[in-house]
Amino acid sequence: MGILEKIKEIEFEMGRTQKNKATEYHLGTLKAKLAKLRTQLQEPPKTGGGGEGFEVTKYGDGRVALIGFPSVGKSTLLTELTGTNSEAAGYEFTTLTCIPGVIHYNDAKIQLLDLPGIIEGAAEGKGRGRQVIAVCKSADLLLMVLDAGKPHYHQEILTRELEAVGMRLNRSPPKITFKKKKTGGIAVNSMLQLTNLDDRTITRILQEYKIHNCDLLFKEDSTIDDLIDVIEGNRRYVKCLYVYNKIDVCSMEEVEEIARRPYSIPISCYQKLNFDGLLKRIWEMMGLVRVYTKKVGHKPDFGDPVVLSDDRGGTSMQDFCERIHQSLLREFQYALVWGTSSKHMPQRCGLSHMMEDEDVVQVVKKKITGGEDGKGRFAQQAKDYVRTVDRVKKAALKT
Ligand SMILES: Nc1nc2c(ncn2[C@@H]2O[C@H](COP(=O)(O)OP(=O)(O)OP(=O)(O)O)[C@@H](O)[C@H]2O)c(=O)[nH]1
Ligand SMILES: [K+]
Ligand SMILES: [Mg+2]
Repeated sequence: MGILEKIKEIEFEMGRTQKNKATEYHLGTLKAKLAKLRTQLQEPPKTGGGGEGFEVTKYGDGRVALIGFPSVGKSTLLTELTGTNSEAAGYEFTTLTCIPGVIHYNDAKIQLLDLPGIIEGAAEGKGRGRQVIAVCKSADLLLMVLDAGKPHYHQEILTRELEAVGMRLNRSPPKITFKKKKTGGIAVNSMLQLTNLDDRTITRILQEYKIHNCDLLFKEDSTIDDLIDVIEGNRRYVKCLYVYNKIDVCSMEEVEEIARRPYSIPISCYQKLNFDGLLKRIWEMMGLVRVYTKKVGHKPDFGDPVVLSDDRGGTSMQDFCERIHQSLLREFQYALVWGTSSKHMPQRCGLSHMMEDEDVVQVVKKKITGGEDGKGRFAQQAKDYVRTVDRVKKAALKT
């Protein structure tokens, strides 16, 4: 039996299993089996060849991907927001590959990716599902484009497809600590009463994964699905904004109703409605942190910020220094910070200081003299020199 048939069989079995305390452990086993099969399905085919991925180099301060059913207006939106032309037309599957563009907003550059339409069954490899999903997993934010004139359940279908390939939209990882061990058996602890999981179910799920030694600590009232997500360990927690396009075909009441839904925004590419609102929401959800640098005795450089984010290496002072140059980290003594992250104007901060959007930073470097500790500038230069000579020698030996 193929993987797909096995999945169908388990889904059927789950469908006819009544949900109650007595069947919980059985449901746990079925869900674990299903999760394992779905993970198997995601593995690249062993035989060579197999559909090629969309290779697009990362660019700018963050990556946003457009995902949606065919002909909802993804390409039209890319063209509107980035000025890069992506062909749009009234027939489905106009776009066949990944088309990158760049949004310039708040002095930051955000890469926007147009993608082929996705269909139900994409998770099982239908259409170009596999490639589209791979790109989505590489994004810092998803824009799920929906046709405002079509039924609301389209959002649910698409969300289910993404869930099936291990993506979790607008959720944070379950608060469960899970450590596999070599010996010692299974130790289960919880910081509160679990109302969705009993010992028998937990044991059955661990058995299904052939885990006989581990520490498990529940820090919240977790579910079967939470436990499986933590064991699988390959889930991607991604932010998603639901963009309802074509509101030019909707009534005012419908538009208001969409605007009230969580993480949802109504727009119209035809009438260029609410692009400002969309860009603002994209910005908020990406959580980008612009840091402006300032040299002693000069005004801050407000033209070209260093843009940090949690998705790209973090937002601490150390992350900021590393982004400028590794050597800055070596020379760093302290930094003066002006902005919402500082208590005083300026505040003297160390490497662990967390930066906030629009902070201004002036790094004060150590005064480096010869130094017997071998950390001085000259000692460093000497080391760098030796390293270069070594590299040249090695290269010469190879040729
Ligand atoms: N009424 C209306 N139609 C729109 C709007 N935006 C796009 N369209 C139309 O919707 C159709 C599909 O647009 P595309 O941009 O090709 O859609 P897509 O999602 O990229 O489609 P595929 O690449 O085939 O998946 C085209 O006929 C567009 O002109 C809008 O705001 N309102
Ligand atoms: K189209
Ligand atoms: Mg398109």
